[in-house]
Amino acid sequence: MTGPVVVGVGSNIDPEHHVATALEDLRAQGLELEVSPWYRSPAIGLGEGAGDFINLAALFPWPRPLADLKALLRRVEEAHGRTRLPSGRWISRTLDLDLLVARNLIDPAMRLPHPDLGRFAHVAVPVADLIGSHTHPQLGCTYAQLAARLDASVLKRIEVAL
Ligand SMILES: Nc1ncnc2c1ncn2[C@@H]1O[C@H](COP(=O)(O)OP(=O)(O)OP(=O)(O)O)[C@@H](O)[C@H]1O
Ligand SMILES: Nc1nc2c(c(=O)[nH]1)N=C(CO)CN2
Repeated sequence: MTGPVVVGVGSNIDPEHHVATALEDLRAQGLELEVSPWYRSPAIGLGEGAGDFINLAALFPWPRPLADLKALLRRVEEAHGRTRLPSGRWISRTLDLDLLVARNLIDPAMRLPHPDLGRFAHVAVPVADLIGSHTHPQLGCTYAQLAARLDASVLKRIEVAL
């Protein structure tokens, strides 16, 4: 599949470091990233004591199969020491890289467009910053309209000196 993709980036363990270096890692692969603003928000669903997340989204052209991109994202997560529990239980993470949108593709098995776009402002808002005027291929609304339905009051935009 050729075309633009959007990847969500999140971290709640040393998040400034992991998010900044994850973007460097992706750029080092030759990817020309357009990056949304960065947002800080309390961790959802990880219990008391979990650190705040930083979330953002990155848009870039991907000319190869999506399976190759998924594998690349997984490798970068692992290089950042991302751990997963065998139970699949949600835990704090050094780095989460999620493929959220791939052009107009609808593929439920690949979770495209990603269902979290309709659930969480920390996912939908940075995507809307990048492709807000594009139409969600399943829902028929724009990504900006989708983000506007969610409570974004918990998101604090943070200034980054790059
Ligand atoms: N705290 C949470 N509350 C609600 N849903 C959650 C929470 N944490 C994770 N999920 C859901 O579970 C999915 C997978 O969780 P997680 O990100 O921990 O796994 P993963 O190994 O990174 O999987 P993938 O990379 O395929 O998304 C998330 O995309 C989200 O839809
Ligand atoms: N604020 C915020 N909370 C979360 C996030 C995230 O990216 N941001 N990711 C999770 C697991 O995917 C669980 N909770």
